[in-house]
Amino acid sequence: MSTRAGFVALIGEPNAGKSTLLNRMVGAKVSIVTHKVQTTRARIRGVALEGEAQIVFVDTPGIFRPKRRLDRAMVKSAWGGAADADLTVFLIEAHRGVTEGVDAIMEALKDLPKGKSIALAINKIDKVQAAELLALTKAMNEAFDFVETFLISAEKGHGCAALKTWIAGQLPDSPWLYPEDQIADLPLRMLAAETTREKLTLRLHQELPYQLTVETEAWEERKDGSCKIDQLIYVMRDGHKGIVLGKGGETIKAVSTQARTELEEFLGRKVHLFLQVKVRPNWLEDKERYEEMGLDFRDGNE
Ligand SMILES: Nc1nc2c(ncn2[C@@H]2O[C@H](COP(=O)(O)OP(=O)(O)OP(=O)(O)O)[C@@H](O)[C@H]2O)c(=O)[nH]1
Repeated sequence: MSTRAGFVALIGEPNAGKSTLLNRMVGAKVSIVTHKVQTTRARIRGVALEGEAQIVFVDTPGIFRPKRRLDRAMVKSAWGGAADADLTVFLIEAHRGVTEGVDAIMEALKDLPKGKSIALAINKIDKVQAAELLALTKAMNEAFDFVETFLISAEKGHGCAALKTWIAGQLPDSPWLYPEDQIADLPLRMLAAETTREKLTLRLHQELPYQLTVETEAWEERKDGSCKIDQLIYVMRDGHKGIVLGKGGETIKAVSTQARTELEEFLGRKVHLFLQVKVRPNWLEDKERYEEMGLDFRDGNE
């Protein structure tokens, strides 16, 4: 049997139940909600497996504030996640119905490239009567051309399995995007890499080689409750290596301390962080690396 894989953007107003649904579908320990470090367009929030399909859920951060008119330009850039995704699932709350925020999101959805599949998931159905649900389904589908509508309760589990199976069936034939042994902590690995990159940026300012990438190579949970994180900082030239290391290694030491402190705060436990700088001249041509960072490969060639 051939494998499938793809990116799914889960969108909705704050409190719609995105994290709850994600935890149910991913069934793993992590569904990170932090918008503190925003260096990528789409943050990976979790990876779910369904049969032969690998579903990679991405976030479109910080765009849906209730009771606020959506600023077009901001929406455009922030929508990267949904525009690049193979599929978008729009989550709304059954008992709140068509709110101002829901309306605004539907307007923004209309700006997505044509041919994008967008499904509707009406969540928290445990809070309403059937008649109300029918009316809402009808109103939403009149307002927008959803490919499918699901009635779910992320908290109680109703309809979630059907939604997951359907999503898996929509994804293109493709090899899996991430190795199976990394799936559970992928969002954490990426967050850790972004944290280090952020500290490098703060420390180096304009000196920072813009073709620089940080990857978390290994993540080890230790028996004493701490975790050991190994990261590689890739630069394109030998000269860049010197900049990142700093005189006597002082830059990398400072960056490492700052990143470790922040990660310890976030994770609530002790972290051992090991950074290594490597030269990889061709990484700009490496499409996969781009995608791991949540970037579109074409961005690098502009
Ligand atoms: N009754 C009911 N409550 C739900 C359901 N799904 C989620 N909730 C509750 O709704 C609240 C918000 O859920 P979250 O999953 O945190 O929502 P979110 O969309 O991730 O919110 P943000 O992180 O703010 O974007 C929580 O208190 C959940 O327990 C549901 O199906 N039924």
